[in-house]
Parts: sequence; C-alpha cells; structure tokens
Amino acid sequence: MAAVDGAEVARHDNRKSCWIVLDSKVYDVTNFLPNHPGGAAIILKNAGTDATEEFKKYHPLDYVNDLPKGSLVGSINADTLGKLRKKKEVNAAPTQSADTDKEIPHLTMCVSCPDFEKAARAVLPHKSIVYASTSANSGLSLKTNLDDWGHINFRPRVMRNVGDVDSRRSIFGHTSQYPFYISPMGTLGAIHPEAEPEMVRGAVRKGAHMVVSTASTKTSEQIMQAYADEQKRLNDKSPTQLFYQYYMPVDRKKAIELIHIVKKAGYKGIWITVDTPVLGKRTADRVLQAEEALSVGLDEESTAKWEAGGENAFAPAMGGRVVSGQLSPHTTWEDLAWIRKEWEGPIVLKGIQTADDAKLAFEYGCDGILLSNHGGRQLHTAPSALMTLVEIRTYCPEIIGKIEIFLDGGLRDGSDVLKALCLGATAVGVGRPFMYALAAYGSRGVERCIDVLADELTLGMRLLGVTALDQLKPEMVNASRLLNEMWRPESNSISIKSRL
Ligand code: HEM
Ligand SMILES: Cc1cc2nc3c(=O)[nH]c(=O)nc-3n(C[C@H](O)[C@H](O)[C@H](O)COP(=O)(O)O)c2cc1C
Repeated sequence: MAAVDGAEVARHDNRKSCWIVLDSKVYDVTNFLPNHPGGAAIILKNAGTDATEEFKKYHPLDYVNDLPKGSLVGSINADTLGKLRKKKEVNAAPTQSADTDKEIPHLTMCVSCPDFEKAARAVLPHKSIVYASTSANSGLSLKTNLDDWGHINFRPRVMRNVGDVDSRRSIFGHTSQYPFYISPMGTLGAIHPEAEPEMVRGAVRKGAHMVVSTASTKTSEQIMQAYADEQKRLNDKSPTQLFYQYYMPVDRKKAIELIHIVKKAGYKGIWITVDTPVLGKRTADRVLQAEEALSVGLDEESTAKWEAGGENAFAPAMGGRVVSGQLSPHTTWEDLAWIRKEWEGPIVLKGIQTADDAKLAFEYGCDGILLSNHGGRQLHTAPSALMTLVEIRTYCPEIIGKIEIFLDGGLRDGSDVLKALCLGATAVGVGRPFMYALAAYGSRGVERCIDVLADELTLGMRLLGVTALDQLKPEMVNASRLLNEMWRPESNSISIKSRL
C-alpha cells in the first residue's frame, strides 16, 4: 500500500478534494461528502487531518468499510503526521454551549430525573445536548409525552400492610429488579467517551435490563463483551439482560447478517423500530447543521448539488441526520415472515401508535409491542404511549395479557410506571434521563438514576396500597381525562368496549 505524505493529505482540505486519515489510512472522501449521514460539514471540518478520534466518537471504526470502493488512497507516512492540516476552528457561535462555569453538582444532589439533565448541560458540548434533547417539529409530541403522565391520577387504597414491597418484573421470562428498563439510544459516544459499555456497566450493577441501539457507537459485540465483563466481576449474579433494537438495513443481505450477529452475541430479543421509515424533523439539529455548514463556507453551495433525491440540502440523519442504507422506508408487515425465520427469540415492534397496529402486531405473531413515539422525535403531534394504551384497552382489550406490552416516552418519575402497569403494561422504557446521567457521571450516574426511579416506584407502591406489581389493577387509576380525548371512529357503528 502506498505511503502518503502528511503534507499531501493536508492539501486535500476542501469539498473539491477531501482526504482524511482514519486509523493510519488515508481516504479520499470527496464523493462520499454529499452522502454522509452526519452531513458534509463535519467531514469538511476534518479534511486534511487525522480524524480518527473525532470519528470514533460517533461510530465504530469498521464503518470505513462502507465507503465507496476506491476511496482508500494509502497509509499515512507516520514520520509526516506533523504535516497534516491543523483542525479549523468553527466560527459559528453556538446558540448555547456547555455551561463550563457551572460546577457539576455532587451525585448525591441528583434526587429526581430532571437533576441529571441540569448536570449534563454543565458538561456536554452544545452538539451533544442538541442531539439528546432535540424533538420533532415544534416539540409538541415530546410535550404530550411529558404531560400525559400527569393526566392520570391514582386511586390509592389504605390500611393494607405495605411494610414489604416487591418490585420485580419479568420481560420474556427474564426477571429484573424493576418494571422499567433503559431505552435504546444511538450515538452514545457523543455523550460519554466510553459510550454504551459505560451505560451497560451501570445497568448490570443495579440489575436493570437494557435495550441496545443499532445506531450505537460501539459494535453489538463490544457492548455484549462489556456486559459479560461486568457480569464476571459480579460473579454472574446480576439479573440484567440485554435486548437489541433493530433498525432494518435496506439491503436484505445486510439485514440478515445483522440478525445473525445479534443472535451470536447473545441478545435476548429484538425490538424492531417501526416508527422511523424516515427520520423525523429534528428541529434543533437542523439549526445546528445549518450553523455548521455556514461555518465551513457551504452557504454558497447550490442547493441542488447537496440534494440527493430531492432531500434537503442539509440532509436529516441519526440524531437529526439520515442514515443511508439503515432506515428502510420500504418495510411492511410481510417482512416479519423472513425476520421470524432468522430469529427464533422474542420479537417486539417498537413504535406502535394505534390500537389497529397493536392488533395487527398480535395477529402477525409478535411477542411484544412497544407503544412509543420515539421520545417525541418522529411524527409531529403523535399520540403519547399512554394514549395508545388507553386506545388498546378500548378497541382491542383481547390482546392484553396475550402479548407483552411496553411503553416509553416522557417518564420522569418512578411512581408513574405504576400507572402504565395498572392499565396492563409489562414494563416502561426510560431514555433521556439515563443519557443525561451517563453524560454527567458515567456508570455511577446510571446507577443513581436507577436508584432514584426505584425509590419513587416502591414509595408509590406503598402509598397506593400494593406490595407486589401483580396487585396493580385498572381501577387503581383514573384515566378519564385521556379517555375523553381518545380517538373515536367517525362512524358510530363501531361499539366501544371500554374496560376502564
Ligand atoms: C469516513 C467514512 C464515514 C462513514 C462511512 C460514516 C458513516 C456514518 C453513518 C452511517 C452515520 C449515521 C449514524 C450512526 O450510525 O452512528 C454517521 C453519522 C455521523 N458521522 Fe459519520 N461517517 C464517516 C465519516 C465521518 C467523519 C470523518 C466524521 C467526523 C470527524 C463523522 C461524524 C459523524 C457525525 C457527527 C454523525 C452524526 C451523529 C449523530 O448526530 O447522530 N463521520 N456517519
Ligand atoms: C438521544 C436519543 C437517541 C435515540 N436513539 C434511538 C435509536 O437509536 N433507536 C430507537 O429505536 N430509538 C431511539 N430513541 C428513542 C428511545 O428509544 C425512546 O423511545 C425514547 O427516548 C423514550 O422517551 P424519553 O427519552 O422521553 O424517555 C432515541 C432517543 C433519544 C433521546
């Protein structure tokens, strides 16, 4: 392989000719720029430099294999590294940045979920905060997620001897300490240098289950290795299990290969995300992309050149940017048949938002459904998971108890988990609070966040008058407000069989 001089690499520092060094190899990424899911600007900022460290923050090193054939120029001459271009500073002032003047509060000061977000904002760079906190369009679906938990009230029973409580719950036969789990979130390398393995360590130490994202920074094998290492340290005593969130790659061969990797690695179930045929409009991320593009002088670029297939000039992606070859707008219910052939374990559809689709998932033989609007990051004004649960209770109550039902979105208080369980849910997923906890405190933060939620949960059980989760019943909550706002068919011919 040809040895390339650092000075030569440094000359290719613009959109007409863009070279970067990754893991001691030199790549010509000029033609790849318009197709990069994370946008052209970030690569251009690193043009002519060794981009390895920056690259590793966002994706596994083997992503370089996805570059078009012929991109490899040679290996970098190690004696000439000093001649590589020094990285250009971004001129565009971020609209807000990590508040470095603020001290991160001591971990013990985190007594409820919002405290982790405050701490994370003190440490994370602006880009990472945007990635974690962004929501779709005007943010209404995220707001609905947060609000709807408050639209259900408890109907507590008293004098029930609540001295000892047991909050254990099984997901597909795997009992965990809690009826909540860590939701899948991609690109954790932008949140913490140790990324997903650090999140896993916290989960394992506390015995909480976790769903790992396809869009993780580390590979599914590396994450499973971190799990095994932590288990070993604890003499395999932790009940934690890892499940895998599956974004179906467009290419069928790749899609099958990914299932095989996940199976071999030992994940206990796949959660197919079905609410993301295309990426939603992540507004804050769009602003950031525009700022980044302006900072590297892309403003004079004609829109057409950057628009592939009529897409926006600053293409949307994971965490706000399109993932080419990963998100499949062509997926249909019929795909479940070939997936079932490749995967014998539990299959959950993540992102069910109506009773009709819940029923279909059941009829197609899925083992579980996750009612979710992707943390309010996909469809503008999508229903909250609680609203979908109420709809299921009304229009297809027959599936409750026959299929595992999960919910996520906006849960910020452990006692709220009980509301979902009263209405028939198996468990609830929690996303952003764990991401913020990881950002500010690493795995210790994740542990603390689990403790905070668990404390609220068991306190809630006692005050509600139950000592085990199987005592939770629909009549322990008042969901009338959601029921009043629930969708009803225009034709009155469909009878509403409410069990509430
Ligand atoms: C050289 C070949 C590259 C390939 C094949 C590639 C591939 C990808 C893919 C598939 C994604 C989608 C999200 C994911 O799966 O994590 C992505 C996102 C991203 N990439 Fe790259 N990338 C490359 C180079 C780079 C470089 C050099 C940088 C920075 C130095 C970079 C920074 C990013 C960022 C910031 C995102 C968006 C993460 C987010 O906001 O979610 N990429 N890239
Ligand atoms: C930063 C971030 C990244 C996410 N990445 C993924 C992902 O890769 N795959 C996926 O299915 N869902 C993803 N989600 C959605 C979560 O799995 C979950 O549905 C949502 O975060 C729950 O809402 P909450 O954050 O309000 O708890 C992501 C959410 C966030 C906040």
